[in-house]
Amino acid sequence: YRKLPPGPRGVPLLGNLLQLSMQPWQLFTEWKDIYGPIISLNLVGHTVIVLNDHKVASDLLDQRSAIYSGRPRSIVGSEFLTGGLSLAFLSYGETSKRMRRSTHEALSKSGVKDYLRLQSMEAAIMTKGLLDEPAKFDAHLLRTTTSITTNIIYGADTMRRATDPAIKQISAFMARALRAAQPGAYLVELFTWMKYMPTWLAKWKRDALEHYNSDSKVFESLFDGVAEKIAKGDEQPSIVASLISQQKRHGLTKAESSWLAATFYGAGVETTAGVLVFFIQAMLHYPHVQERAQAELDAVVGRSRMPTFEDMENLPYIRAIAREALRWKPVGPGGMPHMLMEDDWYDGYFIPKGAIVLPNIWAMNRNPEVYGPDATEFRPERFLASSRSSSPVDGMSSYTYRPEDDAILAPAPRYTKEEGHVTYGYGRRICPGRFLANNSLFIDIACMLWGCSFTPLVDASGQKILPDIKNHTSDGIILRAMPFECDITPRFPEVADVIAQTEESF
Ligand code: HEM
Repeated sequence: YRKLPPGPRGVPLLGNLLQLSMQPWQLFTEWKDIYGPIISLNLVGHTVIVLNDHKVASDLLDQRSAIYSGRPRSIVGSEFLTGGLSLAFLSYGETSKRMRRSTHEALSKSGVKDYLRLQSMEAAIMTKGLLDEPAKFDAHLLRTTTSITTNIIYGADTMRRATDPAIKQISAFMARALRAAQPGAYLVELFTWMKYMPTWLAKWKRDALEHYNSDSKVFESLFDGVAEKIAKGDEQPSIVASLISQQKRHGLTKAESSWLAATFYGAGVETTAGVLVFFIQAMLHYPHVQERAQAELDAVVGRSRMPTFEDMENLPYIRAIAREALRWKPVGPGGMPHMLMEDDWYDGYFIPKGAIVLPNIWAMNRNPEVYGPDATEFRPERFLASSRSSSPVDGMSSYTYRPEDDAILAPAPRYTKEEGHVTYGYGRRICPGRFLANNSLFIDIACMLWGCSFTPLVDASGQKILPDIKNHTSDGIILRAMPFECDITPRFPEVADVIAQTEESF
């Protein structure tokens, strides 16, 4: 008897489709209390399995990764818009394997060391930008992650300005692809015969194919730019340079390599910037965290220079803040969908081949059984091995840095790999950019806290105006903070001079 995991009743034909909202992970988290750690849904005849628990998600998506690493078919997103060339949307197979192999080399833990200097430089420029134009902090965060990602992918100087038309093109590509990835965005995903409609009748198909052609041109010309530099012998370290040097070994075609590079860009920019926005929200709501971090920075780095990657080992609290920001507000709370490639059984339940499997990152990252009763609070101390489990209370200025307390990070909770959260996903589809992202988050957070005080604005009656951290916006995949304002001021008088010296040293 093939018993599917439990789940809510749906209606005939559409199943549970009408119950889903733009932020389905909230609903899935409520359903966890009713139906348990593994839930099945029916979306117009397709089985969707939601994993609400660390152990179940790890048992299936990590341990049985060989069969759980497909991606659901996405006709518009994968087949038309990206011509079957975007790794993030490709199902598990020969092309995705070749792409992952070269990705792994270009973005490995040791490979990303090539980019530390660039990341430090961008962090200094960003800190200056925040202090110069605090009202536009979100634009500065996005400019920084855009600039760093393009420079790392295509080599420094490729795109100097965030207004470069190629950047707009890649961002628009990613927005379209994300929109297309939302369940229900296009009818053709449910009624697949529509794929064969002639283009004169199906505007969606005509548009998607046109976008694919014009995007391909841009991505290939960026790629050619790097190839030309290599031919002239004046290339800088970049991911594309590394893809080109491995091209023969990995057997990627030019079209595949250039789309892979553009996918890195699309996957890396808004995610990293989004985490930094949530980090600033946390600093406004949890001023004692800011205070403790700044005490650590003063003790380890001092005020006469900016933090560097060499300080990383001695700044465990900063590293804990980066982890906590990723855990607290996972930018992809509903997880990227995996697809099961063979029939499977788990815990007495049957999971059919072709099922879409969604890890509910939101529920897992906030599970009180794993993170304690304060799982919804921003508390970086949860990642420290120190005996002092909490920072001074809001408003107290009595925190004194004690290196012996702050020395090391605690081992990550079980089933969270080495990260301490599951925000980077699972198994053979785990985010290959996580080492690069972790480095960016570390140096950006360290430099921001070193140079800036983040404080809430106050209203006419002297009340703090705190950002809304209960609600979010989302396009169905990426979680975004509600817009908010804040004050960003230099933490001490020498900040501007030290930043200027740092910039000069690059
Ligand atoms: C804080 C920043 C980031 C977060 C939270 C994040 C998160 C994720 C997640 C959840 C996935 C899907 C994993 C799964 O299917 O289980 C993913 C995939 C991916 N990420 Fe990231 N990512 C970040 C930054 C980056 C960066 C900087 C890059 C590249 C430079 C990158 C490149 C990719 C690629 C290429 C994929 C697709 C992998 C595949 O489908 O096999 N990401 N990311």
